[in-house]
Amino acid sequence: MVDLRMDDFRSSTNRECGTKAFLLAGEALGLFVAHDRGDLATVRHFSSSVAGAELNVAIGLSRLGQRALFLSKVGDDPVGRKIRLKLQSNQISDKYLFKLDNRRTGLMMKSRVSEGDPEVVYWRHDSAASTIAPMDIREVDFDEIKAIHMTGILPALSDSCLEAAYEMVDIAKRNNIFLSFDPNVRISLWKDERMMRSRLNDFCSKADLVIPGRGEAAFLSQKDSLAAMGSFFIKNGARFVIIKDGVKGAYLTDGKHETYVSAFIVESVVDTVGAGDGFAAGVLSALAEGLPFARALERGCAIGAIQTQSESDNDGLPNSEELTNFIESHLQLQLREGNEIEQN
Ligand SMILES: Nc1ncnc2c1ncn2[C@@H]1O[C@H](COP(=O)(O)OP(=O)(O)OP(=O)(O)O)[C@@H](O)[C@H]1O
Ligand SMILES: O=C(O)C(=O)C[C@H](O)[C@H](O)CO
Repeated sequence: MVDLRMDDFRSSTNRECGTKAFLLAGEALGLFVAHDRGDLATVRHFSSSVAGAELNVAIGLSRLGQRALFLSKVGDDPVGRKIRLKLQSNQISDKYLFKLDNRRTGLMMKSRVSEGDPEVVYWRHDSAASTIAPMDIREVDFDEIKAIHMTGILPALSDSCLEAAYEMVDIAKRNNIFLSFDPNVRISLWKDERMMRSRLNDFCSKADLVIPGRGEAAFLSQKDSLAAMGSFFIKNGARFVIIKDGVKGAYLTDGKHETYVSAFIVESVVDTVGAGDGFAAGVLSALAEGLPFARALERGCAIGAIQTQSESDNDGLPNSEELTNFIESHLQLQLREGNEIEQN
């Protein structure tokens, strides 16, 4: 396995970078998860929590000991308060969580399914977070930022959010801040599919690290093998590409080397949503600790697998001890299975 390292992503052993933070900007939503399977229209009971790709990654990073800053806007309503409490209970500063009097916080509902991805429905048009604009990004003290993780959801929310996303990219480039990008394709949030593909590919081309899911990579590149998808993003300008391959694992390339890390085996999958965000938190925290890419992918796969066992989009995200326990117990499970196969 190729032992790639990201030399310029300064490790947390470097005193200055150790105290710096990851920045995540995007929309946090109230989440209602169905208790019962079936059509959302007929479900009577839901549990309420909060969701949002960038929030999920921020929580994942913070639980693993990284400093994370989350920038967003919420309404003056219970869901906005719930999001603020969520940040506080996860040791994430709320200094960039701006409260608006004239907008509501967005909401989403998620169905419960026996297999495959659940149905997700949003109430977020004209939400508080849809008014995020470049001037909000300029509120951030970028001297305290070591890396920015962006997703393709923020640029989809509104014209001002699109501009805010480009503002973050420009600031990252000007200040030599590491930028990772998960395209998080959400067709329902865009006006037009062709425009969505071209915008998302533009963001991918500007990132140091692109982290699409396999289906997303195929859609954006119009290629069908992992190698061809990877080289598409590298040729477009990304430096590293990690393609999340669901139940199988994840693939990495820098255009010269490639490697594949297998997924962990889990007995039951409750809900796949959020696995990709958990994966990103795992990879990014490992890189920030100065670990090689192979270890970073392993950590990403472990957290992705853990996340599939939780109905919430972020409640299952592990702290370091839970992560270590999972990796140890599940590696043993794989070894035991391997041994049994050898003995047969
Ligand atoms: N059923 C599963 N069993 C074990 N590990 C899984 C499973 N599903 C996902 N994972 C792990 O989580 C990682 C991310 O999952 P996936 O490939 O579904 O990402 P994604 O498409 O970005 O997901 P989403 O956008 O729904 O959060 C995978 O690379 C894998 O390591
Ligand atoms: O789908 C979205 O817009 C969200 O941000 C909600 C979920 O938490 C997210 O998709 C998980 O990746």
